[in-house]
Amino acid sequence: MGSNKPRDPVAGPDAGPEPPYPVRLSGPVIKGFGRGSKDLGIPTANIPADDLSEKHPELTTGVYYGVVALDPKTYQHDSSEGSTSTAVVLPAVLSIGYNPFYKNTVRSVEIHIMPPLTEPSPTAAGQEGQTKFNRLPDFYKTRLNLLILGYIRPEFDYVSLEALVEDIRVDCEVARESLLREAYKCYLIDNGKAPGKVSEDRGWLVSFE
Ligand SMILES: Cc1cc2nc3c(=O)[nH]c(=O)nc-3n(C[C@H](O)[C@H](O)[C@H](O)COP(=O)(O)O)c2cc1C
Ligand SMILES: Nc1ncnc2c1ncn2[C@@H]1O[C@H](COP(=O)(O)OP(=O)(O)O)[C@@H](O)[C@H]1O
Ligand SMILES: [Mg+2]
Repeated sequence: MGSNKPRDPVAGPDAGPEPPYPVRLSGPVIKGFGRGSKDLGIPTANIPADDLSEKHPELTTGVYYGVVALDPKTYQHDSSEGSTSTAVVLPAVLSIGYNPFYKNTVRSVEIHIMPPLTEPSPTAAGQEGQTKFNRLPDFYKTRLNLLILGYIRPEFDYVSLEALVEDIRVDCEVARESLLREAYKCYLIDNGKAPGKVSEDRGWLVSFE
């Protein structure tokens, strides 16, 4: 069951991602079980998990935070102009595992994309019962690149759907606060001053051939 302990406001070292992070994942957005939006009110973009154990044995089941980019050839963000524009990088929180609350038999990778950190958080505390999670126009089949920057917690089973939703709400806040730190913000906002390795990872993130 989900633990009752108070949650830490951030996850991972302040100095920036430590090995094995950042971990690069990529794939087309596929259909899941259709529960994210319908049951939870939390859409999650699912990408294939078939070769995960082979390619990324370091990724244990659990909840992580990171940054994502969607292929601008097939996904047009509000602020992008024309199909040749660079991909927009957005904060994300994700789960890798069997969703113990639903007892899935196959592992899934499910990514919830959050609004830019410059916008107010829709999942901030004090709005329980009326939290509205971020929702974009559907982008099934679009290629998604993801840099996992840190680990938040293991997956749990829950006594109720409400308890699961509340923990995911807190995950969004933990991811947000974690990414607001300088050593992580540079993956989201290109200020031209990021260390070489960060620019390299960011370059990979926004490249779609
Ligand atoms: C940040 C985050 C944390 C999650 N944590 C859990 C968890 O601890 N236990 C669980 O059973 N499912 C967890 N989930 C998965 C949800 O149950 C899942 O997104 C939902 O079943 C939707 O699945 P679908 O994409 O197949 O429709 C989490 C999802 C996200 C985005
Ligand atoms: N903020 C968001 N994060 C992730 N996916 C989103 C978001 N907003 C809309 N979507 C869309 O919703 C879909 C996921 O909804 P979901 O109910 O989890 O369905 P499925 O079970 O097919 O994954 C994504 O594939 C994407 O097209
Ligand atoms: Mg989903």
